[in-house]
Amino acid sequence: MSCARLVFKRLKRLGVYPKVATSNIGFQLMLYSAGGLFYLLQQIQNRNKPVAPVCRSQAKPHKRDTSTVTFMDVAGVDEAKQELEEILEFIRHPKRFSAMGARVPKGVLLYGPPGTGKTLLAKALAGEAGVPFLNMSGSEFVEMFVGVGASRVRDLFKEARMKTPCIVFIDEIDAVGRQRGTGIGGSHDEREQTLNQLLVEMDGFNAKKGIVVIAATNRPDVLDPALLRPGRFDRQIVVDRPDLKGRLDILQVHTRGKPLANGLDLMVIARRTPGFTGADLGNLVNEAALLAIRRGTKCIEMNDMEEAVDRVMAGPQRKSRVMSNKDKKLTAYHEAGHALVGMLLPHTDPIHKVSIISRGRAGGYTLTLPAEDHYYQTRSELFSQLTVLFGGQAAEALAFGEVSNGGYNDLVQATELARKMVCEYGMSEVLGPITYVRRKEQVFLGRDILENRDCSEKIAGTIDNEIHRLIQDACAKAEEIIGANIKKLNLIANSLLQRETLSGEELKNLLNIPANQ
Ligand SMILES: Nc1ncnc2c1ncn2[C@@H]1O[C@H](COP(=O)(O)OP(=O)(O)OP(=O)(O)O)[C@@H](O)[C@H]1O
Ligand SMILES: [Zn+2]
Repeated sequence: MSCARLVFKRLKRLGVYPKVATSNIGFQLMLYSAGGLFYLLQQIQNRNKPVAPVCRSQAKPHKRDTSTVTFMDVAGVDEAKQELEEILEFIRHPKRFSAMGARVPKGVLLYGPPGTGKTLLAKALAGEAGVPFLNMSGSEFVEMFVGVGASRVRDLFKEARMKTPCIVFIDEIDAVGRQRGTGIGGSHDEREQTLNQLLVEMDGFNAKKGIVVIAATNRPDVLDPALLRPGRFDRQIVVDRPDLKGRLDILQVHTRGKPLANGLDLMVIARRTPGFTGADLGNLVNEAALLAIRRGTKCIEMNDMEEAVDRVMAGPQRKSRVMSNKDKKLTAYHEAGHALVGMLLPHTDPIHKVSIISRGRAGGYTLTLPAEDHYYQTRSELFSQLTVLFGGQAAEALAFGEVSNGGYNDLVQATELARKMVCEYGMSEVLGPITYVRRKEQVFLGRDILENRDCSEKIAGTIDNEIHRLIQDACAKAEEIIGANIKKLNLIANSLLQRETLSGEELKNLLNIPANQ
């Protein structure tokens, strides 16, 4: 048997689709990295990529299928499932509803972060009901030429009317459904015409005939209020990141039918993955299966899962990346700085791992993991998080007398966090409990931040001062901790140079901190 076929057979046995996980740093957990230079290079590369010529076809077929997905394939979003079950009931027994004179929603809006299973839920509804699933993305409606989007909407609903009962799914509805009059997302007239056509279609059909329109978005805040009026998308369902039990359920769904080693405890993995979405967890299981294949074993072991968690969080290890001794030393001190500040400061999440092996875009990384899921963070916790972000540069400054550009990513994260604390969470004593949120549509256009707050110039100046002050305080705190603990910093950095990666436990042993602290 050829090598490729052998690998394929193994892939099939482990239920794997060969796809590399992309790193996702949008988790609740923090990833402190020395990856600034890498990041910059990648940005520049992306910018220089040639833009594909725009080609446009008048008639675009709708993607349609009869879904084989069922509610069994969706986990961790129980409330959303319950809400959709009522709609399923309606599709199955419309007469029961009309006998009661009950009005059933024509449109359902699913909203929540990317990858939480919105598309999957819509497909599962169609699968359960055994009705056709007509699927189109809002971005496909938005065209440069006036009238094209509107005619696509017409075609979609025409097809739906011919196929009743059916489910029409419009993904990324914000692409077409942004508030009118903002002139964002495609040409102004075109998008408004498309949106108007959608409103006309929604008003035009009779829900009793059995067309249910489901739309999904990550940005419900930008939608035109007309879309949310009764008789349109009047049922709104949040599809959020799963909690601990939800993550366990999703892991069970994705490991179904895959060979798992005896000692593999999915609960441990669920505990280690707060902030992961369903898509991240699916990715994680797939990565673990790929790692098992690479090791040549017959089943997925705990180690594969553990490594897969790190991969999904921070990208694959790049052991082959050659680092000069100077860079290695710099990375070791930088990461040791994050780790040390994280260990010694109160109100921080426990350090899970610190490493100078580059992963994804990061030169090295320090991972923290909350002991349990938390949804709210206090000012002290956020300030500690800010301080840990400056631990890297503070250590560089102390060890080498100056900082490098390796802390770029930390600074981006820190600036954004400080801005949120001041402008969104009301955590500045000078400004008080008030929000100065940027107007989203202008941020979308990438204009300068200062122009975009709904506030006077004087307040804008105070906002800047407050952000600056927070950052300086956090920076000073990080420097103070590092300065007072030089021996410990050297100890961690040297240990990293020797062993490359240290677990939270090993760090505690190194610093003689009891395990339960
Ligand atoms: N709740 C979940 N249960 C099981 N698998 C999930 C769940 N959420 C996501 N997944 C996995 O992730 C994949 C992608 O999810 P899906 O496309 O439904 O997310 P989405 O919320 O629609 O994201 P986007 O907003 O980016 O379109 C699914 O095909 C599935 O494999
Ligand atoms: Zn860093």
